[in-house]
Order: sequence, then structure tokens, then C-alpha cells
Amino acid sequence: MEYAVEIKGLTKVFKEKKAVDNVSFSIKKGEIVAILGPNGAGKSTTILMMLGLLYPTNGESKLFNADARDKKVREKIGVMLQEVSLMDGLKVKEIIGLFRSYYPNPLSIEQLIRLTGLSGEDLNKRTEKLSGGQKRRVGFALALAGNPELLFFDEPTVGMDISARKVFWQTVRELADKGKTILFSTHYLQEADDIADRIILFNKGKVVADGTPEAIKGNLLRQSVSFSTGHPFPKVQFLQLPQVSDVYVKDGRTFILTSDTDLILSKIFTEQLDVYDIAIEKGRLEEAFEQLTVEQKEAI
Ligand SMILES: Nc1ncnc2c1ncn2[C@@H]1O[C@H](COP(=O)(O)OP(=O)(O)OP(=O)(O)O)[C@@H](O)[C@H]1O
Repeated sequence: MEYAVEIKGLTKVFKEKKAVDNVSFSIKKGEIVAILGPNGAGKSTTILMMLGLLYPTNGESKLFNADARDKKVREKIGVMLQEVSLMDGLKVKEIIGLFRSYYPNPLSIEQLIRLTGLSGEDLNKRTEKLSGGQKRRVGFALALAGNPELLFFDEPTVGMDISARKVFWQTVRELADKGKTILFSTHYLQEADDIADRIILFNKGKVVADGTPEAIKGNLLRQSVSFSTGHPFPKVQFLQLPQVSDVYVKDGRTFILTSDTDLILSKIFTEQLDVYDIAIEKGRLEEAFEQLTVEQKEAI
């Protein structure tokens, strides 16, 4: 199978700091993938190495089974990095025209205006006169200019207001419907959950989870089933289930921490265990994710 992205053992060490630590994954054509993680988790460094813009200390990155620096590969990708730097002194329409000229099958200016929400007024502005949000729209137009098959967005919605965000995600969905492969990094679990069909979760330079938003949420959530029981509870039998992370007793109640509360309930009933006063605690997703962020800050 030809993958859009294939990285193996990517590692980056800055002086004594390991920013990215032995990261491997592949992305199939047509996937929408979010790279999610707190500040400093290594998301941007990984994306830069994937794109061939930063040399890895170890490991390799391939796009469409070739080196990211190949001209043929470059023509198939569009990139919007965190800092959109635009040449001063040019009007927006001039810089877009310049970018379109680099590609064999560029999108028309009209298509780019529609997809990015740029206005006619924006097109005539000089780049140094643009606000942060307008700059990002232009950056988005430049990423789309070559009608790319694979798009990279590094924290794309930072600095965008609500209406700009809406246009951005609408367009991303439209591009995905056309079969484009999309990879974006974000701090926001909600964004990743809304848009992506796969989330790769980074923490401290490593991939700590990789799966559908549903599966990731299941992993992050500290869900529990708790109950009272008159008899000794078969703790070990439950601990052996891959969906169970812990079983403990607190204030006379037994708690089973699990990614799948339905499974635990069905096991309790089918095995006719003598338990009563059952409660299910779903946990709060944002809280769980924040916990990850706090751990990251403490580690720095
Ligand atoms: N050029 C550099 N020189 C030294 N250290 C760097 C450099 N670039 C990144 N780092 C460090 O590598 C780690 C990972 O940074 P990176 O920017 O990849 O994280 P991130 O997940 O994209 O974070 P954010 O969400 O804040 O953008 C951080 O500790 C950062 O300080």
C-alpha cells in the first residue's frame, strides 16, 4: 500500500532536550488525522521533520513513498505552519499569484477566495498591513494554491476568530470529501474530535495513543463502575480485562476503573455477582486532558 505519510523512528534532540522520541506511524491516503497534545509535546517538531524542513537526529520520513524534498512530492503537498511569514511589499493577490505559478494545476483565484473566505478588499492589501487573523487566511490560501493532495496545518486556528474558524473547518471538510489527506496539530480535544477520523496523541515527545476519537476518549476518561457487595469481589478476574485499569475499595464501595462501563455491567449481570447500589461515573473529558497537560508542565 502507498501511504501519504510514513515515518519511522523519528527522533529529534535539541542540545540535551529530546523533543521527539522514536515516533513511528503511517497515514493512509484520504485520512483526516489530528496530532493532539499539550504545549511542548513535540507536535510541531514532528511536522517539520515530516516535511523535510528539519533534519531528524534519527529516523526517516516519507511522503507518497518518496523524500519530502522531491519536487514531485512538493507539488502534491500544501502547508500552513504556525507562523505565517509573508513577503512584505507585495499585495495579497500578487503573492497568491506567485504561489499559484509554482504548481502545475493550481486552484483558480475565485476558488481560493471561496474556500478561504478572503474578501476582494483583502486581496488588494499589502501583506504587512494584514491583521494576524487575515494573515492566517492568506496562509491558508497559499497552502491550497497548488490544489494539493496532502495538507499539513500546524495549529491552524490559533489567532482566528469564530467566523474564520468556521470557514476553515468547513473547507477542511469539503477537501476531505474530495479525498484529500489532511493532517493538523491542535491543543484542542474538541477540534480533533469534531474533525478528525483519527487522533494521534502526543505527550513528552512520544505517541501515547493512536486511534479513533472514540477510542482516545475512552482511554483518557477515568470512567468507573462502583457498587457495594456483601461477598468478597473477584478483583483479579476484572483486573485481567484489558478494559480495566484498576479495582479498589473506598469507603466500603468497590470501584472498577474502566474504558468500557457497559462491558463491566454486562459481566456483573451475566456472572450474577452479588452486588447492589451500582453507580456509573463517566468522568469529564476536558478534566482528563487537562491532567495530561499538567503532567507535561511539571516535567519541564
Ligand atoms: N529549535 C529549537 N531549539 C531548541 N528546543 C526546541 C526547538 N524547537 C522546539 N524545541 C523544544 O522541543 C520541545 C517540543 O517543541 P514543539 O514545538 O515540537 O512542541 P509542540 O507540541 O508543537 O508545542 P506547542 O503546542 O506549544 O506548539 C519543546 O520543549 C521545545 O522547547
